[in-house]
Amino acid sequence: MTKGLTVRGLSFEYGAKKALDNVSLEVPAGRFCALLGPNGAGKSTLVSLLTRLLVAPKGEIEIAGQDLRAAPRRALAQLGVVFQQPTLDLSLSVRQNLMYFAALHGIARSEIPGRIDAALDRLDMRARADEKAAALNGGHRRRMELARALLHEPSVLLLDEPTVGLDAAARAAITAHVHDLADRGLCVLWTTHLTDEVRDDDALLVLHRGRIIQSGVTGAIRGNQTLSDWFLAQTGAPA
Ligand SMILES: Nc1ncnc2c1ncn2[C@@H]1O[C@H](COP(=O)(O)OP(=O)(O)OP(=O)(O)O)[C@@H](O)[C@H]1O
Repeated sequence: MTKGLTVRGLSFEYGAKKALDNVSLEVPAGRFCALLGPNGAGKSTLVSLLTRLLVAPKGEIEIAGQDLRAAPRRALAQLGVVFQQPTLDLSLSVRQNLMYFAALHGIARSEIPGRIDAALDRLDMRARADEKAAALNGGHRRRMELARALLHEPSVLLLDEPTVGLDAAARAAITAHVHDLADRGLCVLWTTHLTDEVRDDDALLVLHRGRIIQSGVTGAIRGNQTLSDWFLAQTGAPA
């Protein structure tokens, strides 16, 4: 059974507005896939469908081999998500935020401390475990959300423009962390409109006006152009 993410023939409309049109994609385990699209391309709609905040009338989604429509609990149990907007309780400590989430996922009480320490270690955040989330800077808050998304040991990690609002150093750190997670076997889908977050050996999908218009390995498909120039030529949008 695949540990990756598969989408087939996904379409979605808001009333008369077509937001996604027959989108198909495949991201295997151990791959970092950047979904690059300008504003309004349909990235957030796709994220909402993958997380079941919206349900598509047409198309299939499989998360680690589990069909999201037929077996939503099993499918969502394999998905870790970092949403675009922060979703932390700032009055709780880092550890308390993670404990609450672990309990929501039904992780056994005896396992929770070990899982939290392991997740924080992966993100170099263990030393901050007892600080209030409010005391962390934006980059560390994002790292904490990433640690939280990994607590239930998902096979697939979905991040929706996760660097919005971060400074350059924090953006680079979080981008590097997530690449490292993919190198260790996670399937990663990272949505962005920023070309400098994408590496040449990443898988790349370009979403434009609800359709996947390009896919391949970034370095190969951009050719001799910078990714930014290539993307602009594809979509007419500055990166
Ligand atoms: N609730 C809604 N009702 C009607 N149209 C919507 C709604 N949400 C999104 N749309 C439209 O659907 C299209 C895709 O929007 P979506 O938010 O998925 O794009 P996006 O790539 O996430 O953009 P951004 O980078 O600006 O967040 C856009 O044309 C948008 O205007």
